[in-house]
Amino acid sequence: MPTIHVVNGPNLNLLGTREPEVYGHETLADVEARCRTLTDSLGHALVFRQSNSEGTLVDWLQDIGREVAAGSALGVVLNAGAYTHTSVALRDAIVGASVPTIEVHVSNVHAREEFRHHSYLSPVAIGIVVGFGTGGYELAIRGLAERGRDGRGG
Ligand SMILES: O=C1C[C@@](O)(C(=O)O)C[C@@H](O)[C@@H]1O
Repeated sequence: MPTIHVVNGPNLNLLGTREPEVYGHETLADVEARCRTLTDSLGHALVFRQSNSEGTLVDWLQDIGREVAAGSALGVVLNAGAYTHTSVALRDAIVGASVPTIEVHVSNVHAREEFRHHSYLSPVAIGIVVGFGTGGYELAIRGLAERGRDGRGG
C-alpha cells in the first residue's frame, strides 16, 4: 500500500506548549503517534516530518511528487503553518510536482486574524481540514486514503 506523507511547517514543533488555548496540549509527537495508529490500521506506511525551513518543505514536496508518480505514495497531508499565507513557492511545488495535497490547520484560521483567511495552498489542494484541533490530521489521512481507494490518483 502506498505511503501517506504528513508534512508540518514552521513552529509546529512547538505544539503542546505554543498558545495551548489555540492549538491544544498535544505535542507533535502525540500527533504523529495518533497518525501512525491510523495509518497502521489502514495498511499504509507513514512518513511524518516537520521543518521550519521553506526550502526544505519545497524539497520534500518535490520528492513526494516523484513517489506519487512512481505509485509508491498517495500524497501529502500538509500543515504549512504560516507559510500557508505567504508562500507562492509551496503552491508552485504542489502544482509543479503534481502532489495530491490535503491542507490541514489545527485552528479555524477563518475565525482568526484577517491575514490567516487567505491561503495560497487551498486553490491547489484536493481538500481542506480546518478547525478540528489536532484530530484534523486523522480526518485528512482518512480523506487521502479514501481518495486512493477510489482510484482517483494524481
Ligand atoms: O502556524 C500556524 C498553525 C496553523 O497552520 C494551524 O494549524 O492552525 C494556522 C496558521 O495560521 C499558523 O501560522
